[in-house]
Amino acid sequence: MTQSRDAFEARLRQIGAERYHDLHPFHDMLHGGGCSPDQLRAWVINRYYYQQAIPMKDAAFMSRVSDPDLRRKWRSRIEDHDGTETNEGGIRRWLRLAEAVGLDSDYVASTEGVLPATRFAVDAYLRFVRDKSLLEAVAASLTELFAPKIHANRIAGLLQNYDFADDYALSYFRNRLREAPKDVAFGLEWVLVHADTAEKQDMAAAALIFKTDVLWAQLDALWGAYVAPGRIPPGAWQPDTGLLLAQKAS
Ligand SMILES: O=C(O)c1cc(C(=O)O)c2c(n1)C(=O)C(=O)c1cc(C(=O)O)[nH]c1-2
Repeated sequence: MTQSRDAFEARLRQIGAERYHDLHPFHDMLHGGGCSPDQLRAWVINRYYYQQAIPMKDAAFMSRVSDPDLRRKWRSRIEDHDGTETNEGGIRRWLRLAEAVGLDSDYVASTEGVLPATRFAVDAYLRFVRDKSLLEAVAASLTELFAPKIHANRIAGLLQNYDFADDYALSYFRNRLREAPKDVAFGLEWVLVHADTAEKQDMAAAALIFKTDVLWAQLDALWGAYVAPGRIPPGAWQPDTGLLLAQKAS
């Protein structure tokens, strides 16, 4: 049976409450000050792979949209990450964070050393958006409903617990707090309107679950390689590599 708008929205929010990656133990460790400098670096390197894929994902989405109004609404997402004449954009801000934790930003941008499972998970998100229905693609982006809370916790936790953290290094997250609400308000409304049968509601919910898995799998990979048991896969980043020159000398 088709759920009412409110019941369907509550179902989507429940998926976040049960499965969003804010529940992953890596985030407790990161925000609580428990990460070593190398664990911070591993997170920044791997998470960059997600960041750089987001605008490609959004471009893949837009390439399939025939409605100019929907494309106009969507395209600011690409600008938020890639930047404009007046806004340096999220990818550059992420590289600022990389330098603040002692990494060479060219190394991070090369995406060498990204964990295989991170690559597989992120690439799967790109393929999902390329191949599935527009409804599933928009629904998958709705994990961002749950992101402002984790970004606010991250800003507070990093500022409190790590010497490297300051407003400059963390500007990525502050900007997302400003940018994400307009995206999710639009995306949520679009999904609530377009998921107008029980079957489409099920497809949208499954897409959101898929996306929570994409995020969770990345943190599991990070944990296995750099926390416990600490088994770094062949070819993945090794501590003491990819560092800023100043960092190497000190
Ligand atoms: O730090 C986070 O936990 C987090 C999560 C997510 C997310 O839920 O997918 C995004 C972001 N950050 C983010 O910064 C971002 O730009 C973003 C775009 C998207 C998307 O699927 O279109 N998710 C996310």
